[in-house]
Amino acid sequence: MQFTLEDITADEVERRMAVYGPLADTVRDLIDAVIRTEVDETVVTEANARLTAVVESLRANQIDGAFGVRHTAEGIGMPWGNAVIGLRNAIAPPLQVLKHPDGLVTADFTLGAAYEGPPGCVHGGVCAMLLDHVLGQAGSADDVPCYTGTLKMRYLRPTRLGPLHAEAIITEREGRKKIVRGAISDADGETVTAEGVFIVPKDWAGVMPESARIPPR
Ligand SMILES: CCCCCCCCCCCCCC(=O)SCCNC(=O)CCNC(=O)[C@H](O)C(C)(C)COP(=O)(O)OP(=O)(O)OC[C@H]1O[C@@H](n2cnc3c(N)ncnc32)[C@H](O)[C@@H]1OP(=O)(O)O
Repeated sequence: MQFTLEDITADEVERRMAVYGPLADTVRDLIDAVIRTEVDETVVTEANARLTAVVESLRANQIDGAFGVRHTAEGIGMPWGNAVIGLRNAIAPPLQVLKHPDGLVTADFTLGAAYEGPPGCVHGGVCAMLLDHVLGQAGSADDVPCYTGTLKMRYLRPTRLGPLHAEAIITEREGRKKIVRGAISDADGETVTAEGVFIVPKDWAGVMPESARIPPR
């Protein structure tokens, strides 16, 4: 498990974000449209044929395997395949995680039909995935990366699909372990809380080079 240096300028990062971000946004919109469409089935069949051609055009030149977590020499993170924040990943909402000076990390986001579990509500596994990430980024907010060791969730009440907020902060440290707590909230307050033990890998300096120690935006 290694972070990858991609030696490009900040301007080139911005340029690529402007190309791939809108593509993923359109695919995200497509996912929602596929779930909710009520058009005639012939239109559905035609749409599938057109989309199959689009997929084929994109597959004409591909990397092997997953995107990886790339960073520039200046420390700009490009975790663009990430399931929660990935710019190029249409499955990711994507969360824009903000890091505050006191170590708190926060994200405001909206979950639609693609994240449903119980009727009209967010799937419990999606809540766990988002909190795993937000707690993980809070755990790494001191620029010392850590992996989820144990994650405990408490589902207080159903989380309705719609606008939501998540936040997390390190509350305790013990050797390589960091205890991180956080929650997802809607307009009426917390719906899910989480507590995790996040562990700094023994060889973390080898896993993550100095130049990569700026968390992705
Ligand atoms: C380009 C820039 C990008 C930047 C991105 C940054 C943001 C990214 C954020 C994304 C975030 C997304 C998050 C993700 O998706 S992270 C992905 C999901 N997590 C994993 O895949 C982790 C897999 N597990 C491991 O790699 C190892 O087991 C780890 C590293 C966790 C520990 O293996 P290690 O060999 O190091 O452990 P040790 O035996 O020396 O024990 C050390 C201490 O830890 C205690 N312990 C051990 N295991 C557990 C456990 N499971 N629960 C609680 N405690 C545990 C143990 O008792 C001991 O404590 P003590 O006895 O000393 O008190």
